[in-house]
Amino acid sequence: MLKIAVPNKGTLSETAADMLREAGYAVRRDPKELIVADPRNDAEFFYLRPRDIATYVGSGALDVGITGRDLLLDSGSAAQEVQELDFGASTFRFAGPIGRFSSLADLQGARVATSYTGLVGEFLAREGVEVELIRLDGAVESAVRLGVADAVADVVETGSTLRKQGLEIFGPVILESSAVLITTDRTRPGIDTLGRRLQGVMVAHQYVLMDYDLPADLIDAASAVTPGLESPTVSPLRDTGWVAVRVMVPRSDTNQVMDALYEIGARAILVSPIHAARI
Ligand SMILES: Nc1ncnc2c1ncn2[C@@H]1O[C@H](COP(=O)(O)OP(=O)(O)OP(=O)(O)O)[C@@H](O)[C@H]1O
Ligand SMILES: O=P(O)(O)OC[C@H]1O[C@H](OP(=O)(O)OP(=O)(O)O)[C@H](O)[C@@H]1O
Ligand SMILES: [Mg+2]
Repeated sequence: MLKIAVPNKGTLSETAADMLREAGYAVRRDPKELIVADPRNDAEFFYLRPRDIATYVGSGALDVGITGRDLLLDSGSAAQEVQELDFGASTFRFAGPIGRFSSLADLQGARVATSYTGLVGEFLAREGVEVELIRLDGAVESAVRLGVADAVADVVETGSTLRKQGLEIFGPVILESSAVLITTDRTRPGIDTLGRRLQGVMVAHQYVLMDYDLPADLIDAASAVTPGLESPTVSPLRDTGWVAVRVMVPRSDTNQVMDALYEIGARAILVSPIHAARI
């Protein structure tokens, strides 16, 4: 039985549950449910605070979990990344009042507010900069205005929270984060399957299936535009001067690829979604 930790709240929770549902696992219907049994998949899901997930997985109490890379590193847990998941992307940065700091060295001796003291403390120790870390639970951008800190270190997605508080980022990127699958033992039965299923969900989101008809002598030009993951499937048509091509195309390129194929001479270009994939 694989015991899996899933974020119960916060930015990562909804997408994590959606991915698991699409990957064929049981998910909770009631947000108050904390444990969901999934006997069909020989799995059990534990809904936990994202910040605590690395601790549970690192201790060996749970086999595998979904959390943020920044939360994993902040926790100091023994758990490690199995694979990156394509959501929850953010950057971890320093920020201060506009014009006040320009480089990391300017932070020497300053008070820095953050919810991620483990992550930030380790980064600064590596860089040889000494600061006073002020640990806050959230809304750390307010700490400067309220005089509790001189600078902050926090998750930045769009940057709009910082800007509204009159802050600007400075210094190096502390971390590029995203949601990740973590474990202490990748050999545990079921982890490979979970990883492959989640990978399949990501592929189904990132790609579409494209079918088109093409004069047979244009296949090299068309293959250069749609190389596919391995190689396009080319099938004969009744009219021997033409072939049918089926290929996976990155979803974000769909219209540019259709335009380019049409220019080359492809016709009947059809696009379909991928519901599930095992690559
Ligand atoms: N805009 C964002 N704000 C906060 N966290 C984000 C954002 N985008 C991605 N994340 C990631 O989500 C994780 C933080 O989730 P967590 O649930 O702890 O905080 P939260 O979403 O801010 O919720 P809370 O209301 O409890 O503060 C981190 O891995 C972080 O990098
Ligand atoms: O760059 P942005 O797009 O503005 O997003 C980043 C902000 O969003 C999160 O705050 P959240 O709303 O989760 O509040 P919190 O600080 O209390 O966690 C995060 O802590 C940053 O403050
Ligand atoms: Mg938050």
